[in-house]
Order: sequence, then C-alpha cells, then structure tokens
Amino acid sequence: MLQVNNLHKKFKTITAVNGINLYLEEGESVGLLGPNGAGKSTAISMISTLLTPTSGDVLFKGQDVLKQPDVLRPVLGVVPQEIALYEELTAYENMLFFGKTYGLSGKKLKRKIDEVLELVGLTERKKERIKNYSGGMKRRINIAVSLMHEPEVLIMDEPTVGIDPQSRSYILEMVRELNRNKGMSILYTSHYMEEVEKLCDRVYIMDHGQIIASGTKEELKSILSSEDTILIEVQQKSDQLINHLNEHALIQQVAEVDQGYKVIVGKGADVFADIFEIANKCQVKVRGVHIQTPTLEDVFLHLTGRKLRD
Ligand SMILES: Nc1ncnc2c1ncn2[C@@H]1O[C@H](COP(=O)(O)OP(=O)(O)OP(=O)(O)O)[C@@H](O)[C@H]1O
Repeated sequence: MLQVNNLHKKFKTITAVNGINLYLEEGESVGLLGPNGAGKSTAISMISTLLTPTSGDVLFKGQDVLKQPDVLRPVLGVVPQEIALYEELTAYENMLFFGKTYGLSGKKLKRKIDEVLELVGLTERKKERIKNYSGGMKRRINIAVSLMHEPEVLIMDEPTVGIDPQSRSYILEMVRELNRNKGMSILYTSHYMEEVEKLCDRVYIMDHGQIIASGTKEELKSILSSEDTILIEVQQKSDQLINHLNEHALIQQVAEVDQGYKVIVGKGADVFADIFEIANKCQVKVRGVHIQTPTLEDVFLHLTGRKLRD
C-alpha cells in the first residue's frame, strides 16, 4: 500500500536519511525503531509529504506521493513528536478547529469529536483548556486530532516520549485497538523497543540514517540464534568491570542496563565462572547472572555495539 524507495535527505553536511527502503501493507502495524538522531523523524516527515526528499520515491497504492501529495494526504493521519495544539483553547475547541481544517462541519463534525474523545478517554475533560492538561493528556488529544478524518494510514512519531506511565499504556492500548479492530495501517516510530515489540507485526531497525535490519520480530530475534544474552545483576556499577568484560575473548558485546550489564556471547559459551572472577577482581558484588531470551534491544546491541537509548 505504502512503499518507500531509496529515500535520502541531506541537510548541508548531515545526511539524516541515507537510502532507506520500506513498505507498509494494508492493515499492518510496522515499527521504525532506532535511537535518537537515527533519522526516524526526517524519514517520516518525507513519507508524510511534509519535507521534500533529496532523492527517492514514496508510492501510495502505486502512485507517486511526492509528485501528487493529494493521493496520500486526505487518507493520512500524522501524530507529530511535538504537541501541535492551541494551549489557550479547550480540548473541544481545538478539535472543532482542526476538524474544520479537515473539511468537517455541522453534526458530522460534532459526532466525530465525540467519537474520538471517547476513544482517547478524555470525554469528561473536554471543556478544560489544553494548558491545564498533563503532558500525557495533551498527547492523547494530539492523537485524537490526527484521527478526526478517519485516516487509512496513521504515522506516529514517538507518541509516548516523556509522559506518565498511565497515559503511555492508554496510548499503546489505543494504537493496538486502531490497528486490530479498526484495521488502520500504522507506521509507529519509537526508541522504546518494548512498545514496538508489543504493537508491531514487522520492524525496521534504523541507525545513522540507514535501515540496518528488518523483518518480523521473530526473524529479527533469530539474528541472535547463535548467541546467548546474559544479564549480570550487580550491587554497584563499575567502569573497570565493563573494560574487563570487553577484554574477555568470548564476550562479543557489553552494554549497561538498569540492573547491571548485559553481555552477548556465542551460543553455549561458558563464561559464568569468568564473570564472577572478573567481578571479584573489580570488587563488584554480583547479585545474579541469568541467560535471557533475546529482545529487539539485544538485536540492536548485537548489530551496532550500542544500546538503543545511549
Ligand atoms: N532541519 C534540520 N537541519 C539540520 N539537521 C537536521 C534537521 N533535522 C534533523 N537533522 C539531523 O538529522 C539527524 C536525524 O534526525 P531525526 O530527528 O530525523 O532523528 P530521529 O531518529 O527522529 O531522532 P529523535 O527521536 O531525536 O527525533 C540528526 O543528526 C539531526 O540533528
């Protein structure tokens, strides 16, 4: 349905997007996962026709979106990373305003506002000014606005960044509902791998302007089928420990995580005793060492040597 071919964007000296290819089928939920600065926002701004590419094509149902933006714009909903609402107006007034810009009016507009307010769970708060809303509520209204014209395709740019856990899980559930029950095709960008794992059928992993891996979650994780991921839980962190782990011949990657460190080793490599010995030498108390099933975060670590949220 939506196809992106060899898309590039250069800003003077920076190549923000360096030849990406991706597609979105009807009814699919696809994740664009990558760390800050990977080029996700630039890529989706071009796909949404808000930014002109340096080169490349975007096709919607076989038609060239860059030459004829109107083949996509009327059926596209975009949730930008920045909140785009009038702070002094109430949520309802904002929706009236944006609904009119989509060409809705009269009873149809009011019916649609009621429907999307219900969907984002803010019917009771619709008469409050946006400036009095929490960050999470603002984001929910931002999403509501993008749904007013019943888009076929929804593109979301990190819609849960910086919000409270309750709004976050509300938004995730809502996105899931839009995809599973309403059949909306969704391109969801995020640097939170848990969100992409939860919501998306297929995933593109982006880094430094390029797509470095793509496939279903299972396909991506099978990249690690010849590796084990080991979590080392420690009492206190130590740079010396990281250095020593990195020097170990059987350890391929080391990354710091909340509880301690994650290391990737060849399948079945027996490094447990060595880990305890190294930790002992660095005077780090180890709480536990566990082999884990790989996550998309581990796939990213394996491919780039970095964590998604470095
Ligand atoms: N208008 C611009 N002018 C110059 N450089 C830009 C512009 N927009 C983005 N960049 C640069 O392009 C690169 C990719 O940025 P982009 O915002 O697309 O990344 P991202 O993956 O969406 O990250 P984030 O989540 O932080 O927005 C970055 O190095 C950024 O500084």
